[in-house]
Amino acid sequence: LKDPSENECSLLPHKHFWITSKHIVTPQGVISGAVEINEGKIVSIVKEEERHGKIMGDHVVDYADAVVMPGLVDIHVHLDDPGRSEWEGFPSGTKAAAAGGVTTLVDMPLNNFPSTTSKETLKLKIKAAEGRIYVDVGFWGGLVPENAFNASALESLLSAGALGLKSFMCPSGINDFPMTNITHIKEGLSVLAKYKRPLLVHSEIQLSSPSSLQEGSQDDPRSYSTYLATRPPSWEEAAVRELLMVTNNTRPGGAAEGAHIHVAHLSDSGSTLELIKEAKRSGDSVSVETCTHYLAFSEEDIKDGDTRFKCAPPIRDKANKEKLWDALMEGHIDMLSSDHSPTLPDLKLPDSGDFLKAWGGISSLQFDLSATWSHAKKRGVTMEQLALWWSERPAKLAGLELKGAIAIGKHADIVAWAPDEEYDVNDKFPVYLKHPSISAYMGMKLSGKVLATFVRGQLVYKEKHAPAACGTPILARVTD
Ligand SMILES: NC(=O)NC(NC(N)=O)C(=O)[O-]
Ligand SMILES: [Zn+2]
Ligand SMILES: [Zn+2]
Repeated sequence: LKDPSENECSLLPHKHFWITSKHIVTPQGVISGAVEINEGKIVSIVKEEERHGKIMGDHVVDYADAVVMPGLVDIHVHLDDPGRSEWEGFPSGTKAAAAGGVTTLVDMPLNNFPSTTSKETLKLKIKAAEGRIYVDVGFWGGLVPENAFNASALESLLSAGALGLKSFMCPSGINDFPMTNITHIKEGLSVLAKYKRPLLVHSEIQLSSPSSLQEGSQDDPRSYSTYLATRPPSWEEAAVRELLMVTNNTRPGGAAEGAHIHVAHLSDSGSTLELIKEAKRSGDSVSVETCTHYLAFSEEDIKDGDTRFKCAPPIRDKANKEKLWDALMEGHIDMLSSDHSPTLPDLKLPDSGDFLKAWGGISSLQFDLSATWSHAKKRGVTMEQLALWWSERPAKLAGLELKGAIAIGKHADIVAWAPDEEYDVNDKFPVYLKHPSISAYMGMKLSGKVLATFVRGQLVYKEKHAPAACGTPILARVTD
């Protein structure tokens, strides 16, 4: 299983050390000072004015003007390992994550083979990850028609450590991961309620077969707008409307109290978002994520045949993008994720550039932080907001109590980065993803350079080097 190029993780020479910076992002605000780390955990946080003499003689890593922030927790990543590791794989994907400031990712249950829909297939995942990951990796299990009515199978999957479940309300693009209907979802929720873990839902329902997909259509398949017309916002709206008929059970005293629904990768900032806002107001246990690509790109930017940008739900127009930003800033969208879903470059059909036939999924994992920041900085986004969207809230959704913040007692999962440094993503820039050419950010200039990444106090990335595969599989613990 091992990549010959991989380095074993050996603990840092210093089990006890300090990280200092003028901009340390904590839940109480940005401070100038020092973070004390011992055996992988944060043991104290000291403000500059209080620290004189305190850390003398100890090992200190000083990041001066650079920002020291909690590592990103990317809860929506497809690493396709085992079974389709030629698409991405644990070593390449997690090395790219480390280089991008991501310290924990949660792997989706599909695109790998077999899909992660049982205790046995989760074990295969864990085995494939062990010793080969640069950052910590948790796993979502799959809710599919085959296991939805089998409560004991779902319980085994959750007891074996799946952090929650994921299901699709439309075809997933992968044969062994069929879509669920609302009855399956309801069954899944009743099991999840016992474990107090979330259900993540790809919320699109196929309403009709668009004209461009029909025999004899004259629409140009190389044009992005042809693809966009095949997945209108009404597909997202219909799915969320149906979902919300069962989420009212999650209210206090409801049949599925303790369960939680998370709407994956929202693209429609119109009526779908309004439905989610209304459900939150009425007390449903619902959250929603959007992805960097919906905030970075719009329909108008996508060139004919550039299928790197094909994903589902699709990237919509500029006005939609602006409204997504507003919803994020106003707190209606809870968090961000990459939905990194790469494939073999050939399956993106670079020769024909056919948007209707190419693989749907965007490759972006290494650029979570820089891509977000490149667009966020002109909107006055603060470091605290970035930490909330990319670390604190996703960690909470996944039940990762030791992750998501620079706070005493948490894992020392930390990214040091330079917000003002720009860089070009090109052939000369080290992209660790298995297929750099299909990355959505290839050829672009980004702001915000990652200088170093620590996972549980161990250095997993530093200036063009990914020194060691120090990640561990993270499994949910059964609490009662
Ligand atoms: N099979 C997939 O990876 N699908 C993914 N594809 C996208 N987003 O285009 C997804 O999460 O829906
Ligand atoms: Zn999806
Ligand atoms: Zn996905």
